[in-house]
Amino acid sequence: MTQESAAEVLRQARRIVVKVGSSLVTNEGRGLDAAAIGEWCRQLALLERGADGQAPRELVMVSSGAIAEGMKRLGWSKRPHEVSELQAAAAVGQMGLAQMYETQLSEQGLRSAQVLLTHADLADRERYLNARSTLMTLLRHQVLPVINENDTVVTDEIKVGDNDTLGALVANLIEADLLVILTDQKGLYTADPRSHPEAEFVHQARAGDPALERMAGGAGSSIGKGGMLTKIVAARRAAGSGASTVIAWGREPDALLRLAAGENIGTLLVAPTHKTQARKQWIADHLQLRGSITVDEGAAAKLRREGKSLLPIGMTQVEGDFSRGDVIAIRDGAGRELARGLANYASAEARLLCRRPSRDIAKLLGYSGGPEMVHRDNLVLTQTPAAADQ
Ligand SMILES: Nc1ncnc2c1ncn2[C@@H]1O[C@H](COP(=O)(O)OP(=O)(O)O)[C@@H](O)[C@H]1O
Ligand SMILES: N[C@@H](CCC(=O)OP(=O)(O)O)C(=O)O
Repeated sequence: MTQESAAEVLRQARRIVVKVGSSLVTNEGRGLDAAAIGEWCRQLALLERGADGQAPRELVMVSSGAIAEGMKRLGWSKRPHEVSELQAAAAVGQMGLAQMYETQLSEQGLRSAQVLLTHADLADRERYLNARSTLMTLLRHQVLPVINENDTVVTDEIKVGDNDTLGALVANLIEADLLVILTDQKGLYTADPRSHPEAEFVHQARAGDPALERMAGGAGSSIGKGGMLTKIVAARRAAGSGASTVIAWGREPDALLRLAAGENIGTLLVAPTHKTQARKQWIADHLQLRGSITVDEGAAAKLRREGKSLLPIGMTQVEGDFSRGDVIAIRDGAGRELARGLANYASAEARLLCRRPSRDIAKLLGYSGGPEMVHRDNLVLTQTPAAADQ
């Protein structure tokens, strides 16, 4: 990829997840770094308003530091091994973390919200959709979510474990364009620069390239959790939903503003597939379909030939039991699958909507989740043109 298109990846990112590590947030464990956090918040506010001369961005912060800050507040100099002690430290530190972000963001005129997630929230389909809709709603109301793992209620077996991974899962959840991982190094080197001063800097690579994992080592300090490896794996995971990742030094002046302006100040790991393409691939590969919708000839032709959304007016029958957000099949009158897509309405609602114009949706259901049963961005044709002509 050329320098120019790298700049495009950064500049065109509209929805951005910014992850900051414990060592940065807590000044290597010395306590919450108000100046550093204030600096990121100032930049986030400019980006959120589009005050940098570009379109406004939607921003989500994933911040580590609860355990490190809790330890500091409790006067513990050594990280405990006992899970309950770690959980207690996280509970103490999270108070300080939330308070700090709330203060700093409101000073910049930004509203913020604390969101604590667990692995189960992201693994269970229903909770996943709930978390997604909460975050999307916060973004719609221009509230900046500040996310951490809910360390006080999770044990090792059911943990996401590190916030690089959590950042990637959040990027997947909200279909972000870019994951920015701010850390205590300029980015990825060919080996850990703490032990290999001769290591060379990697400016850019393809997210998911296995060679990167061989370069990355564990955490360089006792404060950080994952080290570089979890960041590289996180970039691969984020690329699954089409998000590119950039790893950069959190104390670089104007780091977020410069990145958003297209300046690659760190290591850019570019997602090989675009996010719409990634979502369509995921839909096409889905093994478990919860139900299907049969459509009339007119709707089938619109989907097949014009790439349009499926509207309720063209639906003749609804089979199965599905929820909003499930992958369903779309069939023609002969029962042949012609497409797959994400249902915008649950099966019971879809039955009420069959053959009705979209303007009646609010009247029929008491609310409207949009005029389409399946939006074209969430729809992928699975029937070959030859099969369609048979
Ligand atoms: N190839 C590498 N390039 C850069 N840093 C590396 C590499 N391998 C290991 N590291 C280490 O990873 C550390 C960053 O990870 P970590 O301490 O977990 O930070 P954070 O708290 O920001 O997540 C660096 O300080 C560095 O010592
Ligand atoms: N949830 C933990 C963060 C764990 C973690 O991944 O830390 P880091 O490697 O510094 O991003 C906390 O707030 O202490």
